[in-house]
Amino acid sequence: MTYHGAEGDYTAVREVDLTVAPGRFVSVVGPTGCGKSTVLNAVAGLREPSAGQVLIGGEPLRGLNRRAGYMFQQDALLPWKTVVQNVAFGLELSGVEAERLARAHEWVVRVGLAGFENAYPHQLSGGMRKRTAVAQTWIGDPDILLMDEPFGALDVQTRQIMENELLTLWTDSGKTVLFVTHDLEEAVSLSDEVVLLSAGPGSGVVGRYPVDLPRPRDLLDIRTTPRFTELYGAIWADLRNEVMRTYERASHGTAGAGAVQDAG
Ligand SMILES: Nc1ncnc2c1ncn2[C@@H]1O[C@H](COP(=O)(O)OP(=O)(O)OP(=O)(O)O)[C@@H](O)[C@H]1O
Repeated sequence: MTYHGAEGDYTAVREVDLTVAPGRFVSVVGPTGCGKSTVLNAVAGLREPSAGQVLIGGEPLRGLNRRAGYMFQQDALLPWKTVVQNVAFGLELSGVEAERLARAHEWVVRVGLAGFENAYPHQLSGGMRKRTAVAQTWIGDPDILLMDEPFGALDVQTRQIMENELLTLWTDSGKTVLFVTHDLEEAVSLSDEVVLLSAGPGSGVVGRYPVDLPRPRDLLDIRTTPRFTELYGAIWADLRNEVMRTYERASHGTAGAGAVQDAG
């Protein structure tokens, strides 16, 4: 994926050969700026790859990925709409208004916001806004969930609660999740597999790590288990190398042709 800018072209990711089986929860980690969001945007159809292609269910993706729901770090709640109206907005704008609101109401209850249906986003805590955003994404029943640091802005406790609730929703849903995070702990605790991208530019997949922690998982406890520590340590050893390479390139200003060659 190459970006064209005033100061020249920049190839963010080059060798991303990644297949995700339906129903899997896969996290993508890597050093800052390596291209995690770029990959997610390509799968969402928000950006077309400069080379190669995205296949969804074996079919080449053209335009927006209609089978996917997208959740960003910054939620996209409309400030002038109430909780229930924001959730209903997650449904295609077709359909009878009363039916859309009834379904939205069910989702508001399901994400633990009963009683706040008529509140506006500015009246909600960060966690409550996130619950609204989760309902807004899930109400459309997408097969694929693309999540880009969805809980990054939350405090640690709220984040763990939201992660637990995400897993509860996802369990038995059959939905495929592609989850981008800076946080390796979050990646290991949630996922079936962690995918590591190399330092950019021209980054690619340098490691795939199956996570064999039993499910259902209680995320409030899982981080203290020996197997978690073992998996985390193994992935961190490789991630650390990529983080160091990113720092070295930044400090020596060598993020150029040599770096692309390395990634090849
Ligand atoms: N629209 C754009 N135009 C030019 N360069 C871009 C554009 N979007 C991203 N980039 C560059 O591409 C690289 C990858 O960006 P991307 O946001 O995908 O990385 P990331 O791994 O998600 O970053 P972070 O971990 O910091 O969130 C970065 O060097 C970024 O500066």
